Amino acid sequence: MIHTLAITDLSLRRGERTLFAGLSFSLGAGEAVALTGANGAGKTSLLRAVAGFLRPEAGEVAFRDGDDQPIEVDLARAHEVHLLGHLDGLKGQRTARDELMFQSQWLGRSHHGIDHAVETLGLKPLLDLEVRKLSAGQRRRLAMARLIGSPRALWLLDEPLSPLDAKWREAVGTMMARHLDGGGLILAAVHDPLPIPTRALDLGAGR
Ligand SMILES: Nc1ncnc2c1ncn2[C@@H]1O[C@H](COP(=O)(O)OP(=O)(O)OP(=O)(O)O)[C@@H](O)[C@H]1O
Repeated sequence: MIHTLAITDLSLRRGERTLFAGLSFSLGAGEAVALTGANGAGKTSLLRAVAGFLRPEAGEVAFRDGDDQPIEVDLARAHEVHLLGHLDGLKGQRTARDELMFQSQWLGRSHHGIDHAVETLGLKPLLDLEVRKLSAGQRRRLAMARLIGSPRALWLLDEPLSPLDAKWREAVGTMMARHLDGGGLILAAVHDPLPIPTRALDLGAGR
């Protein structure tokens, strides 16, 4: 299981622009880092680079286990990392129930895991609705089902709370705290503080 995420001397470039260079930090089991910075500073890009969807211009993303041994990067990304983007990645024509079934097949999730996610995220009244008919907050809760239904150590979250109301912000805060208590790691791009203890990492001004 991933115990440490270590970023060393990372530089990311989009088009003609270097978003940041020489970025180093590490995140350990039970810790959350709140990634802040202006619009365009590179928060989403950093999450995508950690997940392996964006190739850095320089530097390294590495994962280590509890014995401080390296975990093969592709294996770690395939089995131990969840990236939850702000676009959610849900299919509009599916019902919420079909979306959960699809997630479960794709991620190898148990029925117990689905039931737990449905309960925790209050999805029961939404199950027969098509995803395109869900509100932004309801969609986000559905997208989050994979986090608890299919446990993975590292959660990469892009503005996870932004569409949620106060009740669900609190519930998701509790979900995050439980994940950290169980030795999980969270790297979250945010504009507002998270309702859990975090270390801050600021990417600065953007443009
Ligand atoms: N596919 C792309 N091709 C070229 N440039 C891109 C692409 N995606 C993003 N960018 C640029 O990279 C920069 C960083 O974008 P990114 O989405 O990482 O910022 P962010 O910090 O997450 O911003 P926000 O707070 O607005 O979500 C922006 O200037 C953006 O225009």
